[in-house]
Amino acid sequence: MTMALAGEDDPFKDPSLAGTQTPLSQQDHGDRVAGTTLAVGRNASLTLGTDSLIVLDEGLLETRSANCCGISLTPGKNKTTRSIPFFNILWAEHSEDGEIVIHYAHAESKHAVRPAIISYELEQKEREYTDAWIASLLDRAYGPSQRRKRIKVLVNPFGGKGKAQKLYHRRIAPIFAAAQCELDVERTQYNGHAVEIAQNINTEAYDVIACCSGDGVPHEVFNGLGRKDDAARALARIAVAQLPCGSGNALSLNMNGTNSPSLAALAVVKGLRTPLDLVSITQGDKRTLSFLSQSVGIVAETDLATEHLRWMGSARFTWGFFVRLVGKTIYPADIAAMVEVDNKDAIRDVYSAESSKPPPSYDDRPVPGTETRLPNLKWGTVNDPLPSEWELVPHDKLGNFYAGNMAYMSPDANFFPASLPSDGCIDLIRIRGDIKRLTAIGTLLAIAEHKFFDLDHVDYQKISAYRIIPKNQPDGYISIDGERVPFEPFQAEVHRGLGTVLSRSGHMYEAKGV
Ligand SMILES: Nc1ncnc2c1ncn2[C@@H]1O[C@H](COP(=O)(O)OP(=O)(O)OP(=O)(O)O)[C@@H](O)[C@H]1O
Repeated sequence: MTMALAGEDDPFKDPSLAGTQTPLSQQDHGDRVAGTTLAVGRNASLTLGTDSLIVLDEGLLETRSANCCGISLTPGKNKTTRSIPFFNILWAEHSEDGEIVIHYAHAESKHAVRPAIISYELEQKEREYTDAWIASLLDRAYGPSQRRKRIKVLVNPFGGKGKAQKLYHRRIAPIFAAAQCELDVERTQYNGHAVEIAQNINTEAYDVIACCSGDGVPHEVFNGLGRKDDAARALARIAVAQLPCGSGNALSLNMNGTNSPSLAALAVVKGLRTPLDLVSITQGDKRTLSFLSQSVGIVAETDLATEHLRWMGSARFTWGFFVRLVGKTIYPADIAAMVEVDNKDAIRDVYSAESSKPPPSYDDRPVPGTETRLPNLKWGTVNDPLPSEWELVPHDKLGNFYAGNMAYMSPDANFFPASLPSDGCIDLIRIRGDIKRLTAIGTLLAIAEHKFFDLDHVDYQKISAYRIIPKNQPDGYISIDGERVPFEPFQAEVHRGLGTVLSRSGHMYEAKGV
């Protein structure tokens, strides 16, 4: 019943197809004719719509089956059609015994998907068109995203209060398998294990390292890749992804736009390679890489010194922040920075210029050679004299020093709405510690209401390097990507697009911008 469905009154007619019914196979696959619609069986068809696969099946009405050909329909609903967004299509194949089998991620709820299958027996005359039609479906389903990614999966068995293993097997692995990804799964055995795994990985053998963990394991993976003899190549070739299974899941929130393991798995399957700025931190004689944030003062202390409040769940951070804000705690330091964009209007312009670009269709960075280690430090280390271009400015009443490379720091905290994955900058927030209590409380509320960026007392700049020297405090907290480091001066330098992640857009974070 080829094309018999596109009648005037047909609810299933896709207006976007009007007048554009050029057989896809003629456009894309030589001279074999297969339209956007594939007839499957006597009373069913599959059509490539604007952004979804449209399934029309008269049989659905008759049977009202809860699981007819893999399609779940609510009994009693008079529907013979349904659409499956191309984004949810995981795979499609033409089996040897003449069936078309389509694997997709079925939305169980707003927060979870699970793999499901539609399969139909093909009529003899449709068989020859099917391969071209499947190729068109997969083109739409994947766009420029790589298919059948080769994924090294790292599972932190202690991540997310010990749930990561179960989440991987129940929610993540089935999606990867249905999408025909090549998987190599390993459990991390001890703290620092992911550094070693990444350091020893064969750069050419994997496309992705996906961490079923919080943000600690991705931090280790970036650092392990950074230690390789071909560090720059490995960081450019292997994308680091997170399947959110920890207590802090910022990487997934920013790149996948979700805290849900199964939705994140789908986002990774469909993710576009995206260059990510990485930040070299030098402290003492150590050089490490940071992908997420550095904080000195209130945020570091709230994050690291409130372990005893874990029972509070996510309220712990808000409470810890509130107590210090109201207490007008100050964290004095001297700071020198290479400022790239120094005011909020100009920052908005930078952000809009990037967000208005079309999504890139490929990763256009040159791939570094096999002997390319980490880039040299343009500004030296924290142990070198302060670069002559920099000026050390005393911040005697500093309350919050927070440098962010991504937007979301936690699900309800889009602290750095203007941040961009590869603008060569880290966004820096500074707030005085002696602001009025009422203003302080307003600041906290403003984060949730997306008004934080605009507050006058929130100093927000884009910088490419800095040095911070805490002073007048015997001890305190410094956090790099959520991990505590010694309370000593450190220096940071951004390397534009040194790392790689997978994102939905290819160039932006999944957070509301400015
Ligand atoms: N088998 C293991 N035993 C002990 N520590 C481990 C193991 N595997 C990984 N780790 C460590 O666990 C730390 C936390 O990892 P994760 O990335 O899951 O972040 P998190 O969100 O901070 O964790 P959590 O959910 O446990 O609070 C990392 O520093 C990592 O080195």
